[in-house]
Amino acid sequence: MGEVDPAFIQAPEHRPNLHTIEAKGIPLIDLSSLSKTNNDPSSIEGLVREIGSASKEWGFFQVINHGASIDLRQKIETVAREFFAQNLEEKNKVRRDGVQVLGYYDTEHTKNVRDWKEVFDFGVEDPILVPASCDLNDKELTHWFNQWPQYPPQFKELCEEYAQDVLKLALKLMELIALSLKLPAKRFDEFFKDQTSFIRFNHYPPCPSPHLALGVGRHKDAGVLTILAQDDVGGLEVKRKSDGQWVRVNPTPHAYIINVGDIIQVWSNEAYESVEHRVMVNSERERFSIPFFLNPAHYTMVEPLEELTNEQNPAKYRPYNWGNFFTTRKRSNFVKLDVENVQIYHFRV
Ligand SMILES: O=C(O)CCC(=O)C(=O)O
Ligand SMILES: [Fe+2]
Repeated sequence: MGEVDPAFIQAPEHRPNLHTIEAKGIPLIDLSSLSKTNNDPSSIEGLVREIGSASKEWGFFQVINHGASIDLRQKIETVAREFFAQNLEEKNKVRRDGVQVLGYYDTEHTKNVRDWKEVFDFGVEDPILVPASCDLNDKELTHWFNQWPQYPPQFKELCEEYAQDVLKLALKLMELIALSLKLPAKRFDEFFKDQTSFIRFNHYPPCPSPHLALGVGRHKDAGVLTILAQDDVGGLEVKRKSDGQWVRVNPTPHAYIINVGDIIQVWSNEAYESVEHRVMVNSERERFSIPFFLNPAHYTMVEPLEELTNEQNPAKYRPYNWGNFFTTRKRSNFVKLDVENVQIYHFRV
């Protein structure tokens, strides 16, 4: 990527402010009590309260002493760098297209503006099972297979090991979120049996015009929960719920950044909200990040949980099919849309 092509340029109101304030307020939650207590519910009460208020007030928090392997994370960051450092011809050998949806890609758009980044996606399950078309009446299913590069060696094995390690953390966090909503700890487990979760390696090269373009334009994550590893460069910004200001999430060594996705917003009937975020780039340093997107099975009908609704608090959303929502979103990466992409508020009562 050289000079900034017009496709990357954000509308003036969405351009980044290069002097954004740092978000001191984003809660930093220490999960070490989880490993000490053998999950005795009474001893994790404080933690559950912290997770609940962070999800409610911010929709974003960071976790430390999370139990996921630091060593594995360093290894995965190294192979991601090595993969992206190859020439385009090599990377294109695992390029994704309308049929092979997973793999390498460098022309992603968010809200129809091109993102200043390149990505590599792989499924936690291989293959991922999804509807074959965006037509709700079409019951045919299709498989999305992972595409693995030859180089660097061990890439596939490390990716698979990392996926299982972070999946454990994701499910643990879902237990804490369930408890914070006064639900049984395992309430959400059933949704992940045939999960459509995937992991993305993001590479944001230095950008000659960081005041005009974004690494990822403002968006909300459509799935359940995102577990993000960012390097030490920084650039992630979150729209603070209390005042709508963009604030920076500064890197904390070895921490994971967690954010509530649209599906938790719906399941919790808006007790928790999915928050808008975006990524700034800079002219000097490249940046790498690795989000794990926890997603349910394609056949999941997403709707407010029965236990969390009643006559005083009726369901705020009509049920929608996750597989259909997900494939419609993925398809829009290939077809530049003139209309707005599918959003959860389309199902708002
Ligand atoms: O790179 C980041 O810090 C966040 C990326 C992100 O929001 C996404 O890929 O959905
Ligand atoms: Fe995101």
